[in-house]
Amino acid sequence: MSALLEVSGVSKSFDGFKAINNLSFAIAERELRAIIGPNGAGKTTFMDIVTGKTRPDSGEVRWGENSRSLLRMSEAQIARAGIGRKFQRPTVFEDQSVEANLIMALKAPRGPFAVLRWRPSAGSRARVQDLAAEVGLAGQIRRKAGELSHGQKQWLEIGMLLAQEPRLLLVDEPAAGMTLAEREQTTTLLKRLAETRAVVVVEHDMEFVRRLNCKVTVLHQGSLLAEGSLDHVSANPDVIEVYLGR
Ligand SMILES: Nc1ncnc2c1ncn2[C@@H]1O[C@H](COP(=O)(O)OP(=O)(O)OP(=O)(O)O)[C@@H](O)[C@H]1O
Repeated sequence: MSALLEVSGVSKSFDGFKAINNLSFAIAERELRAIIGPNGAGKTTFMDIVTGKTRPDSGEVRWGENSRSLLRMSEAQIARAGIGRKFQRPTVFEDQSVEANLIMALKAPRGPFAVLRWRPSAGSRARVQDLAAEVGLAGQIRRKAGELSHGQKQWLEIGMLLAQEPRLLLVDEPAAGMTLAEREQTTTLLKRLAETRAVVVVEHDMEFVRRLNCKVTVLHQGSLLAEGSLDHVSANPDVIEVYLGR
């Protein structure tokens, strides 16, 4: 199977410090992947490079069936090409309802006049209902986002990203700050989402990663240290030394 995202030989230094060091790996279509690694391993920098926020010094990042280089695209072009990113902290519009947040996130006409004239249609309201249901918020649609629990806000933001129909969703530390029940619901959600798109989850919480039950990539000092099932990488002496055993 050809890769959806292919990172080859990517390096990035900040003031001479190699945050990413000759990193290569690939994500397949509709794959669920966890990325783990100690603090400073380069996980955030990797996501910054894929989304166009940071430009690497060398290497290549290719996307889709035409192996298009993401390095020649702006952040907005990359987002439009189908890569959505969920940051660690939820950034929803707290004063607005769940429904209004989702309506704002829908793919709407983008020209300045088209945006001014655009009103949510019956079709887009139905789509909003579907999105709310998909992230477990069907019963909360009229509530203000600010009244939701931390976990519900995270799901709302995932719903807002889904409105853009991404082919790859990058999710940064979703478990942080969630209750156990919310973490369990989030693993179920991410697994389901990965049935129809690729989902890459950066996470420190090993119980959460175990429940994802997917291939794991371990980063260390900006390079790939190990890859495979969680049991496989957990048994790797290098991984135990730099990460799990500490
Ligand atoms: N803009 C920057 N300027 C200077 N150094 C940076 C910059 N961004 C990242 N770094 C450094 O690059 C290294 C990798 O950082 P990165 O944030 O990618 O790691 P991480 O794996 O996401 O860590 P954490 O688990 O703590 O979030 C760190 O040593 C960090 O200090």
